[in-house]
Amino acid sequence: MNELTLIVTELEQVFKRMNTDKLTELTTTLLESQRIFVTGEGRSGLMAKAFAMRLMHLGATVYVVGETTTPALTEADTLIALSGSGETKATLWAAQQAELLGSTGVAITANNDSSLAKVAQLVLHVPSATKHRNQGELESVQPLGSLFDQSVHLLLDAICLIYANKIEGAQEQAIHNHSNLE
Ligand SMILES: O=C([C@H](O)CO)[C@H](O)[C@H](O)COP(=O)(O)O
Repeated sequence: MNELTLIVTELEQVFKRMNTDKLTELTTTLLESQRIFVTGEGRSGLMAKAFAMRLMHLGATVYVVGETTTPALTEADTLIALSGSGETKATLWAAQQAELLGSTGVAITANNDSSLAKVAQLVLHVPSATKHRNQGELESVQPLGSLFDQSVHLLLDAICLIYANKIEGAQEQAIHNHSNLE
């Protein structure tokens, strides 16, 4: 098997083990939310930013935690926290703040028993390998949390597709909102 086939096979193993109803549930939460905030550290943060950009194209009001123009979180908002381990301090702290503020907290994590999963109202469990290679995690030939990052990226794209299918003229909207300064 070549490397590309290995990666695709690993991704299939993750998706086979997932509860895909959660994707629709999460999309409904996003559509009902006034504003969407995303957070995550390192590679998880990069996946969060990619998701934020796609949602912006689809017309959502979306912010990345920690960016200069990100306003205060309120109870009308949803915070999506991405963390393979579910224990990264900055991500967990933001999720705890969301709980205190009465916002809707969503965790996307490989660890259903993590502190992040416990604090969130909605958990999207991604049963992949993480950088820690904890007991019970799927095996992966890829280093660190690559399998988690890839899985999350595709899952979030599936959510964008469900989201797009629920709004009128999604493609036109996305073209309209796409940067014209590049
Ligand atoms: O950047 C990351 C990677 O493992 C290093 O290559 C992680 O995304 C970052 O460390 C955050 O970890 P998690 O919160 O457990 O996703």
